[in-house]
Order: sequence, then C-alpha cells, then structure tokens
Amino acid sequence: MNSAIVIKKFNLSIEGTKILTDINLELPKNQIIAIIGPSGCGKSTLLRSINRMNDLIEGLEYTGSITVDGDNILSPNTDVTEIRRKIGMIAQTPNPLPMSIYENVIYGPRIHGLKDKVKKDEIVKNSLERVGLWEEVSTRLDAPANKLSIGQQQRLCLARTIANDPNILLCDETTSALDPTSAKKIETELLELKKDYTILFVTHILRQARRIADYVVFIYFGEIVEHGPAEKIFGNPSDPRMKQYLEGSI
Ligand SMILES: Nc1ncnc2c1ncn2[C@@H]1O[C@H](COP(=O)(O)OP(=O)(O)OP(=O)(O)O)[C@@H](O)[C@H]1O
Repeated sequence: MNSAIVIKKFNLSIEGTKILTDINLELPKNQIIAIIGPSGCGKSTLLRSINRMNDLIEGLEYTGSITVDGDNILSPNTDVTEIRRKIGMIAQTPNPLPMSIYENVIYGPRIHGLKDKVKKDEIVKNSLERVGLWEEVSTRLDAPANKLSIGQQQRLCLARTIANDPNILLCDETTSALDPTSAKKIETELLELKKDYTILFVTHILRQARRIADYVVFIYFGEIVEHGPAEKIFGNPSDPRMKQYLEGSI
C-alpha cells in the first residue's frame, strides 16, 4: 500500500492516564479515512497527535513513531511549524481570523514571507475555487470573514489550510457545527480534494462515515479495534465491538 502515514507502537498518556494504547496503523494516500468510535475514546487525541497539536497539554507523554514522508514527526528535531503547514487541521467550529476574506486565505503564505501580489492573488483564487467559494465571494474579498455564513466560514478555513500547500488534511468533526446543506457542501469538496490530499476525518456520525470514507479506523477505549477499507468494515466487520457500534448498541 502507498501509505501517507505510518503509526507504530504509539502510546499516549496525560498526567499518567493512558489515552491511546499501542496504535499501529498504515493509512493510505489520497483517500478519506474516517476515524470513528464512541465519545471520549481518543479520536481527536489521535488526530491531533499527527500534527503535534497535543504538545502543549500539561503532563503529556508519548512513545512510538508517526512517520510522514519518511520522517518520524515525533522526533525532537522536527520543525513543528513545518509539520503543521504540511499537515493542516480544520477544527469543529469555523475559526476565521478577524480580518478580510482575502487576508484569511493568504495568512499562512504571507507569514512565510510571500509578498508577490500576483502570486498571492493566484493562491487566494485557487484556494477559494478548490472549496467552491470563489463564485460566492470573488466580488467581496475585502469584506470581513466573519460576515460570511457559518458554512461559508468553514469552507474559508478549509481554503486557508489549502493555501499552505499541505499534503494531509486533518478534519475534527469539521461539519458538526453546520446545517445539513453546508455540511453536504464540505463533504462534496472533500470528495474532490482527496485527489490531491490524504484526508483524516473524525466523525461520530456513522451515516457520514458511510457516505465519504474510503478507509475506516474504529477506536474503542484508546485502542484500535478494527481498521480497513470502508466496504469491508461496514459490510462485514470482524470484531464484535465493531458490529455492536454499527448497530448502535455501544
Ligand atoms: N487536555 C486534556 N487533558 C486531560 N485529558 C484529556 C485532554 N484531552 C483529552 N483528554 C481525555 O482523553 C480522552 C480522549 O479524548 P478525545 O477528545 O480524544 O476523545 P474523542 O473520541 O475525540 O471524544 P469525542 O467524540 O467526545 O470528541 C478523554 O478521556 C478525555 O477526557
């Protein structure tokens, strides 16, 4: 398999409490990977480990490796800013910066030193086109981002992440604060975007995972109970806990 991310013997604890236990995964490139499981089982913690977003948690300890493009991103030598550029995250609730639509999208490239106006304009247009927002905002790029609808704000945040030219997108319940129509729009854009990005998507909505996932990882009490192609997991799960979760009994 052409793997985007390889996780080996990954264990994580916070203040001595074990949160993730012996995680071993090889995640395929250019697919949507749904991370599912009951509340509190460790889905977000696993996702946030992949771009070192947990680093500031007090009492955090981890062992093992998470390899992306041949580099163990858990190594102390890792350039964490570069990792977060390559592995972008879209949060649960839209978090536009208090600035214009244009400035939101170009924020990352600008702080990395991009000054060329023609290049900046091109990145803004391309990024907004990729999330299906260009037509809706092209005449008001200087308007404050917080004037957009919540669904548009979330697509703007996706565009802001894409403008950094990442390889991997981490989506943490990215549609859960949106109305069904806006959520569907994000799903549609992600199905297009997987041609160019590997997408990890945490969701507690099984119907959503069935709609968009190519590959599924099921976590239960901090352990990976089952993972594999979506059709196998949803059509013929092996583990009894996986079956119970799909039936809604756990
Ligand atoms: N900063 C933190 N400090 C202490 N414990 C934490 C912290 N973040 C997460 N945890 C604990 O780690 C466990 C896993 O949490 P996590 O948010 O990863 O689960 P989840 O599966 O994403 O849950 P949900 O579906 O409810 O969002 C929980 O018991 C949670 O309380």
